[in-house]
Amino acid sequence: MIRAHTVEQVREGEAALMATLPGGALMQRAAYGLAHAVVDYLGGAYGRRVCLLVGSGDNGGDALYAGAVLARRGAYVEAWLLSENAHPGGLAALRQAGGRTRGLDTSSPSGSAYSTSLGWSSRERAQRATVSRPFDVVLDGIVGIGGRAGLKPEAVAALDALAGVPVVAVDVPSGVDVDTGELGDSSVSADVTVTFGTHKAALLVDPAAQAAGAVHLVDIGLDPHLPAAPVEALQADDVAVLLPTPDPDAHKYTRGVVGVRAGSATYPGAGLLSVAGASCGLAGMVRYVGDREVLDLVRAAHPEVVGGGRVQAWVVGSGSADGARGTLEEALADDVPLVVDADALAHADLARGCPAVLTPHAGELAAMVGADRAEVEARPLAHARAAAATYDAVVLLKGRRTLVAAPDGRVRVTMSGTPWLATAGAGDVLGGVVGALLASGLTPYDAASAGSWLHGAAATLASRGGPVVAGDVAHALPGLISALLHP
Ligand SMILES: NC(=O)C1=CN([C@@H]2O[C@H](COP(=O)(O)OP(=O)(O)OC[C@H]3O[C@@H](n4cnc5c(N)ncnc54)[C@H](OP(=O)(O)O)[C@@H]3O)[C@@H](O)[C@H]2O)[C@@H](O)CC1
Ligand SMILES: Nc1ncnc2c1ncn2[C@@H]1O[C@H](COP(=O)(O)OP(=O)(O)O)[C@@H](O)[C@H]1O
Ligand SMILES: [K+]
Repeated sequence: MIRAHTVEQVREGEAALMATLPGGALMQRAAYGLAHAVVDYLGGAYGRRVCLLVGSGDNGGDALYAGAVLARRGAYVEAWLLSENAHPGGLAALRQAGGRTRGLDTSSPSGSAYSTSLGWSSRERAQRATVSRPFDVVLDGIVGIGGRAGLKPEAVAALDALAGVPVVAVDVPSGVDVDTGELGDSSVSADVTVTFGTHKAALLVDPAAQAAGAVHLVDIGLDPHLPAAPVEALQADDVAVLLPTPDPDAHKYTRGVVGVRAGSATYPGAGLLSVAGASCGLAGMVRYVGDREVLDLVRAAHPEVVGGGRVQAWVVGSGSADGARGTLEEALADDVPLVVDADALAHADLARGCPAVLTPHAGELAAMVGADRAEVEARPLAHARAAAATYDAVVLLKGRRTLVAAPDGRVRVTMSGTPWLATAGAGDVLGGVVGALLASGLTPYDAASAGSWLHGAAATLASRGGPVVAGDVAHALPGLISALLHP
């Protein structure tokens, strides 16, 4: 499991850990981990050119100490100090190791540290102009978990001057909101983020997760001092533990029956694809209830699928068009867990408080809560949590990093998948998989998060780096599940 803790939780854990250690030990652990990650990234240290962007807090301190390690290993290290209050111990260590520092122009006529675009003195500007070789990497030590969203103008100017140089962010990309994963007006876009002790929501949740690039966690001994994490991401071994497997004396009904009420004469494919997802093999039987013509198509494609009867979970709404409300009401009458998808989401209030998984994409969630799609995409974590609380149901908000939010505020992020999965009908397959897991007895939260992980991993397997159609994703599921159960 990848766990993401809040800034407050990290601060409390850090205080408890620091009480057991000599002063400065944690920052040293962080800095060594960071320096080693940078060496890995660059393929060495000797002769490499490293620029540090250093803010006023301990995040800048980490960058300075790591810079000292790199300088001792033969790198040319130059620290651009964006504040007059850079970490004194870190500064001394860098200078002692032979690193250079450049600061803001505090002697400018206006007296303002930020009186020029970057605030450099004319002597420093002249020196910079003579540096013809670009840097190999920039370490973003502007702000860490103490930062507010957005960057100050001098940080923006420094990043502009370094455009095109790969960025390794220290702990988090500066300028993002650490606990919500939202972006400020400006923020760092990193190739790699080296984070300390635990993940933070901004490293898992979009849009900030996109700005973090590849995330590398450095163990600084914080784990035993951390409580349960409010945001987490299932990994393959977590999903394997959740997967329902048949008991030796199982029969199809003990494994659970999933029913699909999706598709219509206008959209028969939605019914077919929902059934394809539900037929992943995790439930004992699949039933289909819908238009005769769709039923015939379903039976032709999936001869094992049967008609109406008792089920342990329903999948409702995809391609249901005008019939969505009636279909949802019929499913609700059975009083079993259900997946509410697509057209049925407009009537999701009928399912309030039921054991349900609502599966909107950003546009559908926006319509449900009366917001703009762009607003949901800018603040997906907040919107998924708010909708889960409002509907008293699990909300699975689809996207690059799908979020599964429980009414109590817990969130799981789906890290599997590929952009090739952004293809018509993929959501129908997902609804079917989640329905099969609900029917097998998983809670809505586990069914939604494990189903979403399987769906993403199946897409990656089917895609092999190229295009997929929704049916390919469904076909890849049984093989993926076998591989998870027998690694
Ligand atoms: N916790 C741990 O386990 C460990 C933590 N460690 C490290 O410590 C880091 C946290 O350090 P920290 O607390 O000193 O805060 P940090 O983020 O450096 O800066 C905050 C200062 O920046 C300023 N500022 C705020 N927003 C800004 C903005 N948008 N743009 C520009 N400036 C902004 C603001 O000052 P102000 O502007 O208000 O004067 C504020 O005081 C953490 O991320 C990790 O790297 C590791 O060393 C060891 C283990
Ligand atoms: N950029 C992306 N990267 C990875 N997965 C994506 C991306 N965009 C969308 N997806 C996934 O693709 C699926 C699309 O589903 P959906 O929007 O419901 O499509 P449809 O309604 O056509 O079935 C969702 O599972 C979503 O999480
Ligand atoms: K940073």
